[in-house]
Amino acid sequence: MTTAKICGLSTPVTLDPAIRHGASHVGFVFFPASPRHVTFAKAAELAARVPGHVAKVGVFVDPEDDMLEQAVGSAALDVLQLHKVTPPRAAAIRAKFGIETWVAVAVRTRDDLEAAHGFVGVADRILYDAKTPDSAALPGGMGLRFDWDLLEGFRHPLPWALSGGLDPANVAEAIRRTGAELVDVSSGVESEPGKKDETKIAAFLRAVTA
Ligand SMILES: O=C(O)c1ccccc1N[C@@H]1O[C@H](COP(=O)(O)O)[C@@H](O)[C@H]1O
Repeated sequence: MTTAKICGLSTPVTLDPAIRHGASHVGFVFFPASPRHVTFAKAAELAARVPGHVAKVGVFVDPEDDMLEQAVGSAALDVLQLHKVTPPRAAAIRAKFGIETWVAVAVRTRDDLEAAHGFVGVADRILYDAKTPDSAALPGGMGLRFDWDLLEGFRHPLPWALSGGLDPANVAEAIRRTGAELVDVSSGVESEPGKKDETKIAAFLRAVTA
C-alpha cells in the first residue's frame, strides 16, 4: 500500500487534518528562503501534536550541523530529508545523528537518476524530485514535475519515494505508472505558496489510498 508525506506543514490547523486523514509522514521545512520555513520553536510546538505512528521529517538544504542539531533537538525528528548534499556529506550527517536519512535526487533526464547509486550505504531512501531551474530560490516545493516514464525499468538501488508536482488529481496516476510506495507533496495541497489547504490535503490522501 502506498503511503504519503505531507510536507511544509506550519500550523496546527493543517497539521492535525493531515494526521487525521492518514499521512504516514509530516514534513517541516527548515530553510529560511522557503515560504514554509518554520522556526525551531514552531517546529517544537507542531511536533508535540504528532502521534508516534506518524514520522516527523525535517527538510534541509545543504545544512550546517548546528541547524540540524537545533532542529532535531526541538522537533524530535524521525527522518532527515536532505537536498543539495553530496554522498560524503550525507554519510557524515547520518553517522553523526543516527537518524533515518533521505536524500533528494533532482531529476530532469534519465541520466539524473544515476546519482541515486552514489548514496548507497549513506542514505536510507532516495526522494526523486523534479529539478528546479538554476535560478530558482528553492530546490523543491515549486510544484514542478518530471517525466515519470523516466523511472520505468530503472533498478532502484535504495528504497525510494516520488515527489515533485503531485496533487490530488494526478497522484493516483503517478502511483499507477511508477509503482511508488511513498509519495510526497507540498505545493499541490496549498491554496497559495506556504498556505496548506485542508480540503486538498484530504483529497490527496483519499486519492493515495483509493
Ligand atoms: O517545500 C519547500 O519549500 C522546500 C524547500 C526546500 C527544499 C524542499 C522543499 N520541498 C520539497 O519539495 C518536494 C516537492 O514539492 P512540490 O510538491 O512539488 O511542491 C517535496 O519533497 C518537498 O518535501
